[in-house]
Amino acid sequence: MREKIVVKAMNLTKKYKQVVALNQVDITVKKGDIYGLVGNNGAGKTTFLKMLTGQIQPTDGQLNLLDAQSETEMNHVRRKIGAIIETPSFYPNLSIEKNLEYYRIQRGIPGKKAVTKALEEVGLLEVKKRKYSALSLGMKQRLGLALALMGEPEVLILDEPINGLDPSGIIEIRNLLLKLNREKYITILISSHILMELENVASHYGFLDKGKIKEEISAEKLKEKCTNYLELKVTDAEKYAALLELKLNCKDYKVLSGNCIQIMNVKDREENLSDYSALAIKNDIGLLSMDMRKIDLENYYMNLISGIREER
Ligand SMILES: Nc1ncnc2c1ncn2[C@@H]1O[C@H](COP(=O)(O)OP(=O)(O)OP(=O)(O)O)[C@@H](O)[C@H]1O
Repeated sequence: MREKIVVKAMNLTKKYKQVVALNQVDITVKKGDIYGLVGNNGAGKTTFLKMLTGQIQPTDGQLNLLDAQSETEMNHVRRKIGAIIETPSFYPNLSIEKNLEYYRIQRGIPGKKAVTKALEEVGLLEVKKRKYSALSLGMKQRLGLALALMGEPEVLILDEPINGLDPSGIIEIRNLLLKLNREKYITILISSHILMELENVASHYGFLDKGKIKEEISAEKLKEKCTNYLELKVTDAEKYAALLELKLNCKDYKVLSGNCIQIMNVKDREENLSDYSALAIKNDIGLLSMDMRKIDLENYYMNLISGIREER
Protein backbone atom coordinates (compact mmCIF):
# COMPACT_ATOMS: atom_id res chain seq x y z
CA MET A 1 0.00 0.00 0.00
CA ARG A 2 1.34 3.44 -0.90
CA GLU A 3 1.91 5.73 2.05
CA LYS A 4 -0.31 8.79 2.10
CA ILE A 5 1.51 12.06 1.59
CA VAL A 6 0.37 14.82 3.93
CA VAL A 7 2.70 17.64 2.88
CA LYS A 8 4.49 17.94 -0.42
CA ALA A 9 6.54 21.02 -1.22
CA MET A 10 8.14 21.23 -4.63
CA ASN A 11 10.55 23.98 -5.56
CA LEU A 12 8.94 26.11 -2.87
CA THR A 13 10.43 29.59 -2.74
CA LYS A 14 9.71 32.58 -0.55
CA LYS A 15 11.30 35.96 -1.00
CA TYR A 16 10.84 38.91 1.33
CA LYS A 17 12.05 41.73 -0.96
CA GLN A 18 15.81 41.04 -1.15
CA VAL A 19 15.80 38.18 1.37
CA VAL A 20 15.35 34.67 -0.05
CA ALA A 21 13.96 32.90 3.02
CA LEU A 22 13.24 29.63 1.19
CA ASN A 23 15.02 28.66 -1.98
CA GLN A 24 13.47 25.92 -4.16
CA VAL A 25 12.70 23.68 -1.23
CA ASP A 26 11.43 20.10 -1.67
CA ILE A 27 9.89 18.53 1.41
CA THR A 28 7.77 15.39 1.74
CA VAL A 29 5.93 14.45 4.91
CA LYS A 30 3.96 11.20 5.02
CA LYS A 31 0.98 10.33 7.20
CA GLY A 32 2.10 9.24 10.65
CA ASP A 33 5.54 10.86 10.40
CA ILE A 34 7.02 12.99 13.13
CA TYR A 35 9.01 15.25 10.86
CA GLY A 36 11.76 17.29 12.50
CA LEU A 37 12.62 20.42 10.55
CA VAL A 38 16.07 21.38 11.75
CA GLY A 39 17.94 24.57 10.98
CA ASN A 40 19.85 27.43 12.53
CA ASN A 41 18.23 30.77 13.28
CA GLY A 42 17.09 32.34 10.03
CA ALA A 43 17.24 29.04 8.09
CA GLY A 44 13.61 29.46 6.98
CA LYS A 45 11.76 27.07 9.32
CA THR A 46 9.04 29.48 10.45
CA THR A 47 8.59 30.71 6.89
CA PHE A 48 7.88 27.16 5.75
CA LEU A 49 5.50 26.42 8.60
CA LYS A 50 3.64 29.69 8.04
CA MET A 51 3.09 28.71 4.42
CA LEU A 52 1.49 25.47 5.58
CA THR A 53 -0.94 27.33 7.80
CA GLY A 54 -1.66 29.89 5.08
CA GLN A 55 -0.26 32.87 7.03
CA ILE A 56 2.01 33.67 4.09
CA GLN A 57 2.00 32.75 0.42
CA PRO A 58 4.88 31.28 -1.59
CA THR A 59 6.63 33.42 -4.19
CA ASP A 60 7.14 30.38 -6.39
CA GLY A 61 6.81 26.59 -6.44
CA GLN A 62 4.04 24.22 -5.46
CA LEU A 63 2.64 23.20 -2.09
CA ASN A 64 0.20 20.31 -1.63
CA LEU A 65 -1.47 19.76 1.70
CA LEU A 66 -3.61 16.71 2.52
CA ASP A 67 -4.25 16.19 -1.20
CA ALA A 68 -5.34 19.81 -1.71
CA GLN A 69 -3.45 21.81 -4.32
CA SER A 70 -5.27 25.05 -5.02
CA GLU A 71 -5.40 27.77 -2.37
CA THR A 72 -9.19 27.35 -2.03
CA GLU A 73 -8.86 23.60 -1.44
CA MET A 74 -6.03 24.22 0.97
CA ASN A 75 -8.01 26.70 3.01
CA HIS A 76 -10.64 24.00 3.36
CA VAL A 77 -8.25 21.26 4.55
CA ARG A 78 -6.46 23.64 6.92
CA ARG A 79 -9.28 22.91 9.37
CA LYS A 80 -7.57 19.58 9.88
CA ILE A 81 -4.37 21.29 11.00
CA GLY A 82 -3.50 22.37 14.53
CA ALA A 83 -0.58 24.75 14.82
CA ILE A 84 1.53 26.61 17.33
CA ILE A 85 3.72 28.99 15.38
CA GLU A 86 3.96 32.00 17.62
CA THR A 87 3.29 31.57 21.33
CA PRO A 88 -0.50 31.85 21.58
CA SER A 89 -1.57 34.71 23.81
CA PHE A 90 -3.45 33.59 26.88
CA TYR A 91 -5.02 35.75 29.57
CA PRO A 92 -2.73 35.67 32.63
CA ASN A 93 -5.54 36.09 35.17
CA LEU A 94 -7.88 33.51 33.68
CA SER A 95 -7.68 29.84 34.51
CA ILE A 96 -6.39 27.22 32.08
CA GLU A 97 -9.95 26.09 31.46
CA LYS A 98 -11.37 29.60 30.91
CA ASN A 99 -8.56 30.45 28.51
CA LEU A 100 -9.34 27.41 26.37
CA GLU A 101 -13.08 28.05 26.60
CA TYR A 102 -12.46 31.57 25.25
CA TYR A 103 -10.66 30.14 22.20
CA ARG A 104 -13.26 27.39 21.72
CA ILE A 105 -16.01 29.97 21.36
CA GLN A 106 -13.87 32.27 19.23
CA ARG A 107 -13.07 29.41 16.83
CA GLY A 108 -16.61 28.09 16.74
CA ILE A 109 -15.67 24.63 18.00
CA PRO A 110 -18.92 22.97 19.14
CA GLY A 111 -19.39 21.42 22.61
CA LYS A 112 -17.77 22.32 25.92
CA LYS A 113 -16.39 18.81 26.03
CA ALA A 114 -13.77 19.84 23.48
CA VAL A 115 -11.98 21.77 26.26
CA THR A 116 -12.06 18.89 28.74
CA LYS A 117 -10.85 16.46 26.09
CA ALA A 118 -7.96 18.64 25.00
CA LEU A 119 -6.89 19.24 28.62
CA GLU A 120 -7.04 15.54 29.31
CA GLU A 121 -4.86 14.81 26.29
CA VAL A 122 -2.09 17.08 27.50
CA GLY A 123 -2.41 16.07 31.17
CA LEU A 124 -3.71 19.43 32.44
CA LEU A 125 -7.23 18.43 33.41
CA GLU A 126 -6.44 18.15 37.11
CA VAL A 127 -5.03 21.66 37.24
CA LYS A 128 -7.68 23.25 35.00
CA LYS A 129 -8.57 25.88 37.63
CA ARG A 130 -5.01 27.14 37.89
CA LYS A 131 -4.34 30.65 36.59
CA TYR A 132 -2.26 30.92 33.44
CA SER A 133 0.20 33.22 35.23
CA ALA A 134 0.96 30.45 37.76
CA LEU A 135 2.01 27.88 35.17
CA SER A 136 5.52 26.63 34.52
CA LEU A 137 6.91 27.07 31.00
CA GLY A 138 6.38 23.36 30.33
CA MET A 139 2.71 23.66 31.37
CA LYS A 140 2.31 26.75 29.17
CA GLN A 141 3.63 24.77 26.23
CA ARG A 142 1.22 21.95 27.01
CA LEU A 143 -1.65 24.44 27.14
CA GLY A 144 -0.58 25.70 23.70
CA LEU A 145 -0.73 22.10 22.53
CA ALA A 146 -4.19 21.66 24.05
CA LEU A 147 -5.31 24.68 22.04
CA ALA A 148 -3.87 23.20 18.85
CA LEU A 149 -5.59 19.87 19.61
CA MET A 150 -9.06 21.30 20.21
CA GLY A 151 -10.11 21.07 16.57
CA GLU A 152 -9.17 17.33 16.48
CA PRO A 153 -6.41 17.87 13.91
CA GLU A 154 -4.87 15.26 11.62
CA VAL A 155 -1.67 17.28 11.44
CA LEU A 156 0.13 19.25 14.15
CA ILE A 157 2.56 22.01 13.23
CA LEU A 158 4.80 23.13 16.05
CA ASP A 159 7.42 25.84 15.72
CA GLU A 160 10.16 25.33 18.31
CA PRO A 161 7.85 23.98 21.05
CA ILE A 162 10.82 22.84 23.09
CA ASN A 163 12.62 26.18 23.04
CA GLY A 164 13.56 27.30 26.53
CA LEU A 165 12.33 24.18 28.31
CA ASP A 166 14.44 22.42 30.92
CA PRO A 167 15.35 18.74 30.37
CA SER A 168 12.29 17.43 32.23
CA GLY A 169 10.05 19.80 30.23
CA ILE A 170 11.62 18.51 27.01
CA ILE A 171 10.92 14.91 28.02
CA GLU A 172 7.33 15.80 28.94
CA ILE A 173 6.62 17.36 25.54
CA ARG A 174 8.46 14.56 23.76
CA ASN A 175 6.37 11.86 25.47
CA LEU A 176 3.20 13.77 24.79
CA LEU A 177 3.97 14.07 21.09
CA LEU A 178 4.88 10.39 20.86
CA LYS A 179 1.60 9.50 22.55
CA LEU A 180 -0.47 11.69 20.20
CA ASN A 181 1.33 10.22 17.23
CA ARG A 182 0.97 6.62 18.39
CA GLU A 183 -2.57 6.71 19.75
CA LYS A 184 -4.23 9.18 17.40
CA TYR A 185 -1.93 8.75 14.43
CA ILE A 186 -1.45 12.51 14.22
CA THR A 187 1.23 13.57 11.76
CA ILE A 188 3.56 16.08 13.41
CA LEU A 189 5.86 18.68 11.92
CA ILE A 190 8.15 20.12 14.52
CA SER A 191 10.95 22.63 14.09
CA SER A 192 14.01 23.17 16.21
CA HIS A 193 17.43 24.73 15.91
CA ILE A 194 18.81 22.04 18.22
CA LEU A 195 18.90 18.65 16.59
CA MET A 196 19.51 16.79 19.85
CA GLU A 197 16.16 18.03 21.16
CA LEU A 198 14.38 16.12 18.42
CA GLU A 199 16.32 12.93 19.01
CA ASN A 200 14.02 10.13 20.19
CA VAL A 201 10.95 11.90 18.87
CA ALA A 202 11.42 12.51 15.13
CA SER A 203 10.91 9.67 12.68
CA HIS A 204 12.20 11.80 9.81
CA TYR A 205 14.37 14.88 9.52
CA GLY A 206 14.70 17.70 7.04
CA PHE A 207 17.87 19.73 7.42
CA LEU A 208 17.38 23.31 6.35
CA ASP A 209 20.28 25.69 5.91
CA LYS A 210 20.05 29.25 4.57
CA GLY A 211 16.74 28.54 2.90
CA LYS A 212 17.80 25.27 1.25
CA ILE A 213 17.05 21.68 2.16
CA LYS A 214 20.40 19.97 2.61
CA GLU A 215 19.01 16.52 3.25
CA GLU A 216 15.83 14.63 4.10
CA ILE A 217 16.53 11.45 5.98
CA SER A 218 14.69 8.93 8.16
CA ALA A 219 15.74 8.66 11.80
CA GLU A 220 16.65 5.04 11.11
CA LYS A 221 19.04 5.94 8.28
CA LEU A 222 20.48 8.79 10.30
CA LYS A 223 21.23 6.38 13.12
CA GLU A 224 23.09 4.12 10.72
CA LYS A 225 25.15 7.08 9.58
CA CYS A 226 26.04 8.01 13.15
CA THR A 227 28.59 5.26 13.38
CA ASN A 228 31.62 4.47 15.46
CA TYR A 229 34.92 5.61 14.06
CA LEU A 230 38.50 5.13 15.09
CA GLU A 231 40.68 8.20 15.34
CA LEU A 232 44.44 7.79 15.14
CA LYS A 233 47.20 10.34 15.42
CA VAL A 234 50.33 9.06 13.70
CA THR A 235 53.67 10.49 12.63
CA ASP A 236 52.95 10.01 8.91
CA ALA A 237 49.27 10.02 8.01
CA GLU A 238 49.81 9.80 4.24
CA LYS A 239 51.90 6.67 4.56
CA TYR A 240 49.46 5.14 7.04
CA ALA A 241 46.52 5.85 4.71
CA ALA A 242 48.27 4.14 1.80
CA LEU A 243 48.97 1.09 3.96
CA LEU A 244 45.39 1.07 5.21
CA GLU A 245 44.15 0.58 1.66
CA LEU A 246 46.89 -1.83 0.65
CA LYS A 247 47.11 -4.11 3.68
CA LEU A 248 43.67 -3.84 5.32
CA ASN A 249 41.67 -3.14 2.18
CA CYS A 250 40.04 -0.19 3.97
CA LYS A 251 38.76 2.73 1.91
CA ASP A 252 36.32 4.32 4.31
CA TYR A 253 38.61 6.80 6.06
CA LYS A 254 39.49 10.48 6.17
CA VAL A 255 42.86 12.15 6.57
CA LEU A 256 42.61 15.36 8.58
CA SER A 257 45.20 17.98 9.37
CA GLY A 258 47.72 17.26 12.13
CA ASN A 259 48.47 13.70 10.90
CA CYS A 260 45.07 12.60 12.11
CA ILE A 261 43.14 9.76 10.46
CA GLN A 262 39.53 8.77 11.02
CA ILE A 263 38.52 5.25 10.04
CA MET A 264 34.77 4.86 9.79
CA ASN A 265 32.55 1.94 10.86
CA VAL A 266 35.15 0.30 13.06
CA LYS A 267 33.82 -2.34 15.45
CA ASP A 268 34.85 -1.74 19.02
CA ARG A 269 36.60 -5.08 19.48
CA GLU A 270 40.12 -5.60 20.69
CA GLU A 271 41.28 -7.98 17.95
CA ASN A 272 39.99 -5.51 15.42
CA LEU A 273 41.72 -2.52 16.98
CA SER A 274 45.03 -4.32 17.22
CA ASP A 275 45.14 -4.61 13.39
CA TYR A 276 45.20 -0.83 13.19
CA SER A 277 47.90 -0.34 15.79
CA ALA A 278 50.02 -3.17 14.32
CA LEU A 279 49.82 -1.54 10.89
CA ALA A 280 51.61 1.53 12.23
CA ILE A 281 54.13 -0.30 14.40
CA LYS A 282 55.16 -2.86 11.74
CA ASN A 283 55.75 -0.11 9.19
CA ASP A 284 57.80 2.23 11.38
CA ILE A 285 55.04 4.79 11.79
CA GLY A 286 54.76 6.32 15.24
CA LEU A 287 51.32 5.84 16.83
CA LEU A 288 50.67 8.86 19.06
CA SER A 289 47.07 8.16 20.03
CA MET A 290 44.14 5.91 19.17
CA ASP A 291 40.53 6.55 20.28
CA MET A 292 37.15 5.09 19.46
CA ARG A 293 34.63 7.86 18.83
CA LYS A 294 31.08 8.21 17.71
CA ILE A 295 29.53 10.66 15.28
CA ASP A 296 26.61 12.08 17.21
CA LEU A 297 23.65 13.79 15.66
CA GLU A 298 24.92 17.30 16.31
CA ASN A 299 28.25 16.37 14.79
CA TYR A 300 26.53 14.97 11.72
CA TYR A 301 24.44 18.09 11.28
CA MET A 302 27.38 20.45 11.64
CA ASN A 303 29.23 18.40 9.07
CA LEU A 304 26.27 18.61 6.74
CA ILE A 305 25.83 22.36 6.90
CA SER A 306 29.48 23.34 6.97
CA GLY A 307 31.15 20.44 5.19
CA ILE A 308 33.60 20.27 8.10
CA ARG A 309 33.33 17.79 10.92
CA GLU A 310 33.44 19.43 14.30
CA GLU A 311 35.67 17.68 16.73
CA ARG A 312 34.60 17.17 20.30
N1 LIG B 1 8.42 39.38 7.32
C1 LIG B 1 9.69 39.31 6.96
N2 LIG B 1 10.27 40.30 6.25
C2 LIG B 1 11.56 40.23 5.85
N3 LIG B 1 12.38 39.18 6.11
C3 LIG B 1 11.85 38.17 6.81
C4 LIG B 1 10.50 38.17 7.30
N4 LIG B 1 10.29 37.02 7.97
C5 LIG B 1 11.44 36.31 7.93
N5 LIG B 1 12.40 37.00 7.24
C6 LIG B 1 13.76 36.56 6.98
O1 LIG B 1 13.70 35.29 6.32
C7 LIG B 1 14.73 34.43 6.77
C8 LIG B 1 14.14 33.16 7.34
O2 LIG B 1 13.43 33.50 8.53
P1 LIG B 1 12.61 32.42 9.38
O3 LIG B 1 11.97 33.16 10.50
O4 LIG B 1 11.75 31.63 8.48
O5 LIG B 1 13.80 31.49 9.91
P2 LIG B 1 13.80 30.44 11.10
O6 LIG B 1 14.57 29.27 10.62
O7 LIG B 1 12.41 30.20 11.57
O8 LIG B 1 14.64 31.18 12.20
P3 LIG B 1 14.39 31.32 13.80
O9 LIG B 1 14.84 30.00 14.38
O10 LIG B 1 15.28 32.44 14.16
O11 LIG B 1 12.94 31.59 14.00
C9 LIG B 1 15.54 35.24 7.78
O12 LIG B 1 16.63 35.82 7.11
C10 LIG B 1 14.56 36.30 8.25
O13 LIG B 1 15.23 37.47 8.66
